[in-house]
Amino acid sequence: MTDSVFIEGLQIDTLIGIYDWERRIRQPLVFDVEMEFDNRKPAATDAIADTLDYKAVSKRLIAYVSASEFGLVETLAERCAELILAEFPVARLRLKLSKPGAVRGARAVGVRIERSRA
Ligand SMILES: Nc1nc2c(c(=O)[nH]1)N=C([C@H](O)[C@@H](O)CO)CN2
Repeated sequence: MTDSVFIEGLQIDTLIGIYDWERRIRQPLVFDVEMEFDNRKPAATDAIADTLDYKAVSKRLIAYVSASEFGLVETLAERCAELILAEFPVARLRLKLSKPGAVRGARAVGVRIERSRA
């Protein structure tokens, strides 16, 4: 990956988890996303229309994740990666999904994935 646009520490509350008690509550998840994007054009034009708009991507993730009800963080991470690749001009991305407080003694647990358009 060369140039990129990133979103770091995006916290979203949702229904996630495999245990019965987890199906009755909402828990915070934290997303770190790095998306490959050539930033030379927006740098030359200074126009938001030429960027990969990190606010637009964040809003889309918030809408999708808050309405989701998956069991595994793996499933949610995969769906989020698919969504970004399908809806934004991104050919390759890295996504880290953290579930803070899920394991006693650990600050966070979760998954990291790297995906590109087929
Ligand atoms: N690899 C994974 N391991 C576990 C997950 C998961 O989504 N992926 N989920 C759980 C439970 O939901 C846990 O977060 C509750 O504390 C356990 N292991």
